[in-house]
Amino acid sequence: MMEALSARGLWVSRGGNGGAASKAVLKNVNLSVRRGHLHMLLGRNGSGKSTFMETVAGLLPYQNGELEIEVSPTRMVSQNPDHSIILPTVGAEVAFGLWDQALDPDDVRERVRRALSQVNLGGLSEKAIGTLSGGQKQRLALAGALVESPKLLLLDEITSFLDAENQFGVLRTVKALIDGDPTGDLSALWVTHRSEELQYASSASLMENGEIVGVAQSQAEMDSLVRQFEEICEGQRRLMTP
Ligand SMILES: Nc1ncnc2c1ncn2[C@@H]1O[C@H](COP(=O)(O)OP(=O)(O)OP(=O)(O)O)[C@@H](O)[C@H]1O
Repeated sequence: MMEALSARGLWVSRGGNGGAASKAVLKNVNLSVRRGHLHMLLGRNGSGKSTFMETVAGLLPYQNGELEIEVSPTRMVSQNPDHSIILPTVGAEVAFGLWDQALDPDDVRERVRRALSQVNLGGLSEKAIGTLSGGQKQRLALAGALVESPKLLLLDEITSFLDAENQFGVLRTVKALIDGDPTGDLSALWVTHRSEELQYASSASLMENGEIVGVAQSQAEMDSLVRQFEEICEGQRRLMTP
């Protein structure tokens, strides 16, 4: 199987506990992430990107269609690292992901060291989390996922709260992780509303109003997907302007 993740004809409703007030938020979504790809899911706020991510992560049920995740483990990193970080120091936070694996302490230390160096936080194991910058915290959250040797990373707008320098720093780190993975099997689904990030994507999908309205299978097709997105945003701005 070439795919890490494949959704076909996926329908997801939210709200109203499935009753009369629930509404279809994802409508017939087809989306595949190939192994070894950094696949970006681009869309405006409210288009349904997070709903798709939560469904893939198994946090939301789907009502129709098929969802196959062909690799494991899968690890998710969310927008705000402050929501997931719980321990006082960098090293302890990363090691937390391994607590249930009955590893010996040297092994844990080595894995934590490796995960931190993969995100350019090497040597900061003893640092207090309160002293980290926003960009460092998001890298730490990424290390917390990487320490578990995931095959699929689910990254939900992880650059939202970062300035441009850190935004591209984190993005380049993820790209380098995928390109440098010795098995060639590490993949990521990267959710974003920032079209400038697509220059780093291997492939991308455009979501609008809960539907996939465009796909780019390579960088060569990325410009026209970005233009399509900009036209959607422009159309929306015209609608909102009296
Ligand atoms: N808990 C919920 N209950 C009911 N409806 C919801 C819930 N969460 C989201 N929705 C609705 O689902 C739709 C898609 O939201 P979703 O958060 O998936 O979009 P998004 O593209 O990720 O947007 P954002 O970038 O703002 O997070 C929106 O219309 C939203 O109002």
